Order: sequence, then structure tokens, then C-alpha cells
Amino acid sequence: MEKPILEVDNLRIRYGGASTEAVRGVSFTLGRERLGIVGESGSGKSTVGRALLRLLPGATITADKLRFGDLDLLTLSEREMLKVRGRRMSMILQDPKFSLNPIRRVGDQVAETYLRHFKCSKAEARDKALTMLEAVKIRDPKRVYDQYPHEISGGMGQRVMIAMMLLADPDLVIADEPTSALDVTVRLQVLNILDSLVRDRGIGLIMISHDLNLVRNFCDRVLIMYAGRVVETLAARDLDRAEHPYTRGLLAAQPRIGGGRAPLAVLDRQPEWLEEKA
Ligand SMILES: Nc1ncnc2c1ncn2[C@@H]1O[C@H](COP(=O)(O)OP(=O)(O)OP(=O)(O)O)[C@@H](O)[C@H]1O
Repeated sequence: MEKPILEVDNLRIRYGGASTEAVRGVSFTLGRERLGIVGESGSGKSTVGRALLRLLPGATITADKLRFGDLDLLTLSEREMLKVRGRRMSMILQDPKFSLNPIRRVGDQVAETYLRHFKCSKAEARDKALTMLEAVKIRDPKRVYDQYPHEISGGMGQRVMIAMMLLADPDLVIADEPTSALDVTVRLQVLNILDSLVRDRGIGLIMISHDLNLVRNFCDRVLIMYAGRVVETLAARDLDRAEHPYTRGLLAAQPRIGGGRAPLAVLDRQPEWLEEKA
């Protein structure tokens, strides 16, 4: 069997000063696949994603295992972590506006990412950046290269972020609600690009989302998180056969087109869902 890209065992995260853990014993492995993490707001999805990149200043992260390829993410020095972040492991966030520097041209920011990771001339980095903008289906890459972030649309911005990430050729991409700020057509384009990364480049992709329909259609497997723990893991195609009452509740709370005017189900939470061994 192929070695997993990521192995997470009993991951626990406590924000400084918090009385309870935000993540309570999460375990999963990731191969060259699309893994969805879903759950309501505050269930700990983003905290898990950021912990993998060790982007949680002030939080305490413990685990029985937190391995990324041959690296132990728990013991890696910050200096070594700098080589991993953005190079071997990347994150795409919901809104590219917060990730791009507003006062620098888009293309220069992409080229700079390449210069940061690889030794080459500025002209080579520019060529590489243009190739990558083209690879993410930006039609006029030379024009976009010279634009500022406020001059491009959200969908274009998201593709620029993906281009930046691709330059480094990562093994793992964590996409945190990457399409929720996009309209449906652009959303599909961005999903297609992410999908081809998994199929053509063999990366592992973690897709953090609120959207059960999205993960059902896009992912291979899904982790359902509730109050900091994984309550259920299942193949995306089996989502409708989920057994945990929380997952069933989430599914029942999805609005359906053509579903008539019946009131939406309200999730009735049970105290035992909070217990570590459900
Ligand atoms: N920087 C922080 N400091 C303290 N507590 C935090 C911080 N970030 C998140 N939390 C807490 O950790 C818990 C998990 O939050 P997290 O953002 O991971 O959830 P989420 O499932 O990703 O939610 P959302 O879908 O709204 O992004 C929440 O209780 C949240 O209030």
C-alpha cells in the first residue's frame, strides 16, 4: 500500500487561555485523494487545517502522531517548518483579497513566490509566473500580471492564489472554504483546477467546507466534525447513508430545490455527541 501523505493521530489543540480544547483527539490519514472536512461553524475544521501548517501562535498542539511524509510536524523546528510551508504544504483561503498584497502587482507576487523557493533570475521567475497563470486558465496572463488585486475579480484572485501555490509543486494542499466567496460558474472552474491537481499531480487535498453537497460531489472521503472531534468518517458517495445522528441532522437541514415549503429540520443536539468515545 502506498505510504500516506499525512498521518494524524489523536490531535488535540487548545487555544491559549481557553478552558476547553478546540480540537479533541482527531485522527485520520490522507493519501493522494480529496478529503472533505465538514461540520458547523466552530467545530474545529479550520483549526485542524492551520495546525498542520503550524499556523496557530499561542495554541498548544499535541498528538500521538502528526506526520507529513517523512517529517514529524510536532518536533520540526520553526526554521524547517518555513521550508515546508508554502513549498511542500500550501493553504488556500476563502477570500484571496486577504492573501494578496493590495499594493503590489499580481504577477510580481506570483513571481516572488517562485524566487522565494527556487534559485533563479527575475526574468525566469516572471516566465514561470506567466506559465502558471496560464495553467490556471487565466486568458490574458500578461495583462493580469500587471494588474493590482483590486482590479481582478474574486474568481480570478482565487486562481492567482492557486497559481502561486502550484509554483512550489506541493504534496499537500489545504483548501479552507476556497469557493464560498465565488459565484457558481467560477466556483466550478476553481474546483476543476483543484481536481486536476489531485488527478494529474497526485497531491493530497483537504477541502474544509460547510457545504455537504460540495463535498459529496467533489471529495473521495469525508470527515464529519462536531465540537472538536470527528464523529464519522465515510466515503463521499455514502454520505446519504451516514449513521451518526449529527451527520443525519446536517443532511436533513440542507434546503432542497423542489422540496416544497416544509419547514427545515432543526438539529437537535445530544449531550453524548460531545463524549470522546461515541
Ligand atoms: N485564534 C483563536 N483563539 C481562540 N479561540 C479560537 C481561535 N480560533 C478559533 N477559536 C475557537 O476554536 C473553535 C474552533 O474554531 P474553528 O475556526 O476551527 O472552527 P470551524 O469549524 O473552522 O468554524 P468556521 O466554519 O466558522 O470557520 C471555536 O470554538 C473557536 O471559537
